[in-house]
Amino acid sequence: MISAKSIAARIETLCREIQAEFGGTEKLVVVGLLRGSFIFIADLVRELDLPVEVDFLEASSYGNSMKSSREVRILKDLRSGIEGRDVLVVEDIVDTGHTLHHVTALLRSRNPVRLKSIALLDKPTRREVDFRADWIGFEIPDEFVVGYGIDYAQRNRNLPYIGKVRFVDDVTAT
Ligand SMILES: O=P(O)(O)OC[C@H]1O[C@H](OP(=O)(O)OP(=O)(O)O)[C@H](O)[C@@H]1O
Ligand SMILES: Nc1nc2[nH]cnc2c(=O)[nH]1
Repeated sequence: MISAKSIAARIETLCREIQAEFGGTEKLVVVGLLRGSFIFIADLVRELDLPVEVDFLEASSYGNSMKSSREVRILKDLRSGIEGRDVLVVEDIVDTGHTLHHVTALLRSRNPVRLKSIALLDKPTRREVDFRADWIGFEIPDEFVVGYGIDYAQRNRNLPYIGKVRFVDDVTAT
């Protein structure tokens, strides 16, 4: 669906925009939501020409299922406090919106100075709660996708591109 080359080009553009927003910040806290964002955040911070601190939070609402439980559980919290800091939350995909809606509300309650969010992929037609990330890499149709960090039942995270799952006898990404 989206090639590795297109992803890299889009990240360059997004990073120029993020730099324009956060230029002058002492140290931006870039928060990756595990596990799906691990490749995106790695590419993003290497392209960002800003002082950054990297932290991770693990949230889960899907488990191994294809359906959101709508109940977002925090499985691993941040190492550092974010009060008085500039924070960028990095997510792989916004689908129903429950995950980022819940996580940004939680982080906002910790009183950061600025809290922004970025998602590589957005499926706006699937939204169940009103949420929009500040930056979006690509809007995609309602397809179940894998690759570039995103899994189906813990498989296919290591594909360098985004593929849609073809449901035949076996799980195969195209
Ligand atoms: O907008 P939503 O409907 O909430 O869906 C988006 C979330 O779903 C996936 O997480 P998952 O729970 O599968 O965990 P993972 O990141 O560890 O794969 C994905 O990585 C997002 O975090
Ligand atoms: N793997 C995967 N996880 C998701 N979580 C929410 N939407 C998706 C999707 O399209 N693919």
